[in-house]
Amino acid sequence: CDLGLSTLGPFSQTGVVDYVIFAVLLAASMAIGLYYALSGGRQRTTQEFLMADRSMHCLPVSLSLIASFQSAVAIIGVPGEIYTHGTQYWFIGCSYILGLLIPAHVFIPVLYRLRVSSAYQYLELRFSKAVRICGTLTFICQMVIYMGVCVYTPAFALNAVTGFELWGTVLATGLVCTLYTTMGGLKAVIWTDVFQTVVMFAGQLAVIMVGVQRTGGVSEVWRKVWEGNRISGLDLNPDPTERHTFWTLGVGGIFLMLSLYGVNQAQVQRYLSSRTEKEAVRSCYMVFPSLQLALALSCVMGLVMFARYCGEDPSDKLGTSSRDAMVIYFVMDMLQGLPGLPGLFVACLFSAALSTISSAFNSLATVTMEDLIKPYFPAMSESRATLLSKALAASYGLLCLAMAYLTHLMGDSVLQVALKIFGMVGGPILGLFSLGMFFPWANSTGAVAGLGTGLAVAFWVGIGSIFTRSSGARPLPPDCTAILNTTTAIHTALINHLSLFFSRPTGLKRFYSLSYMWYSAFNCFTVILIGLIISFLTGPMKEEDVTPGTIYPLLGKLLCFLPEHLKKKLCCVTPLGQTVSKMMEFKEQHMIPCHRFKCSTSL
Ligand SMILES: O=C(O)CCCC[C@@H]1SC[C@@H]2NC(=O)N[C@@H]21
Ligand code: NA
Repeated sequence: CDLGLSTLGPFSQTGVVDYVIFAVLLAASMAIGLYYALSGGRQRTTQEFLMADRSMHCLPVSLSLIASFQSAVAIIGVPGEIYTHGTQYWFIGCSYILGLLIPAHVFIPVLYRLRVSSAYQYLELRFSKAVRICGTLTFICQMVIYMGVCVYTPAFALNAVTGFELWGTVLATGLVCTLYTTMGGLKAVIWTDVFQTVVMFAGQLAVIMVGVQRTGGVSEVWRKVWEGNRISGLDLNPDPTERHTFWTLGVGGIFLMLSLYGVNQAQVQRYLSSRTEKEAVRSCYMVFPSLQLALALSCVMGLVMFARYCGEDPSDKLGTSSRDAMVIYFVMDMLQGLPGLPGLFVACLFSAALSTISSAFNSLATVTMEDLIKPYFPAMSESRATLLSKALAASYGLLCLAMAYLTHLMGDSVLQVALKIFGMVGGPILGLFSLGMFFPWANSTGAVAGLGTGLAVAFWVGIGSIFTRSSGARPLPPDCTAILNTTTAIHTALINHLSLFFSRPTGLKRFYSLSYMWYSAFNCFTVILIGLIISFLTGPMKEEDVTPGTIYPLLGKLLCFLPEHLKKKLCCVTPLGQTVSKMMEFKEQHMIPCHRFKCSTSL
């Protein structure tokens, strides 16, 4: 386990070719943005700028779906997680099955048939304008904070290890991204996502191959990893305060995935930009293999890194105790002296960041336009609306740079910060949509009360957990050589267990120690529970008052084995299929303007 690494000067080991590769990435992204600014409808309408003319094929959409929530945070944070705690995190892959099937067969059909541009228009159709505004503002908060983390992560990590200029990088990334997003709209964002996802996979693959080869081959890596007990078994511990177990990752992770791939505007916009509903469902299915590959690459990278350093803590050489910076240290150590590869990895890091930030910019501009501006300026001309959308994308870009600085102050591992944001903010939004889609009795008062309570509780737990510094994040013993002898191993395990048992938090502290992987599920259920209670207290909605097409007949689907007449009596909710005719007559009765329901034959 040698750590005789020379401290890496600012890219001193790598030649001009690495800068060239990094510059090529930025230039290629700009070129795609420029191409879509000058081709097609030349981004003159919001339908094109924000919805890509609803003409996209499932392949680019699926790669863009992954790129949106696979950023430098995963590429840097996951290897650091595996290095410190073992491969338990890999079980999050089990959550991708239901985490993608439910969006494909529940959220996409409902949202696609309503032909909305913003996911939050659903909330107005189902509840009221007030609920829509609350949903939109919550989403904006979530994405602005998350964007800050995504811009900051690669720049900070590179600066920590290679002395790479920190704020210059943040500025370059933010500006390039703002430019091509503002010029080329969703089409440019989707196609740059495709290009950047390929670069992301290539960079990680290169590091793994060179790393394995330099650490003595696959068998040597496996031996060291096995002896360093980094291969975690199936941990079925039901304790919800245990940070990572099969339950927190495999089940808690489902709710995290639903909040991202089911109701997050960035993803919903991609589903809605597909040419048909079938294409949208297909793109959701196609996400599964690529997401598993992305997860596998980042986990294997962590294992190779462990085999190389055997759990040693080089933070003294690094000058920072952050595991995230260590990943860059490892990469630069592996790739130094191989011209072009450090540049490829830097390009991979920024590709991951750019593809996420551009998706965030574009979705933020969309919801601001569709939910906060258009309803109050219905007479605004297309050209002005598109111009305003571009101005919004640019202003969000600058706001995200400010958020990057805020991340500087957070201190936690970036992966934990990102996952906590999704749990604390994404969870309540998932609860709001679930309340609307699965519970016909829910009304607007209940929805607003539920969301408010959910967010309050989420921040209470989230902030509380920072102060209690829950004991969950206990790193594994670093020993890499063969375990001295079994008695020592058992003795160590026993001490760990007993100390945990005696120090087990009780009452409120236990509440604060809830694993952050349960935040999404916990907050989602809080919103639904409070939402239903308030709805029943203030007079539940009747079936006929609910806008057709906004309810997913959950009961009907679950009881699908029952004979039709029994089902009708039981759940008295019209199956999704018959909703169209009801939508038409509802439109007639309530004289809802035609554009709302796209009442043309296309339905
Ligand atoms: O990479 C990021 O920016 C955020 C960290 C990963 C977010 C979640 S984890 C489960 C799902 N799989 C992904 O690739 N991203 C999301
Ligand atoms: Na990304």
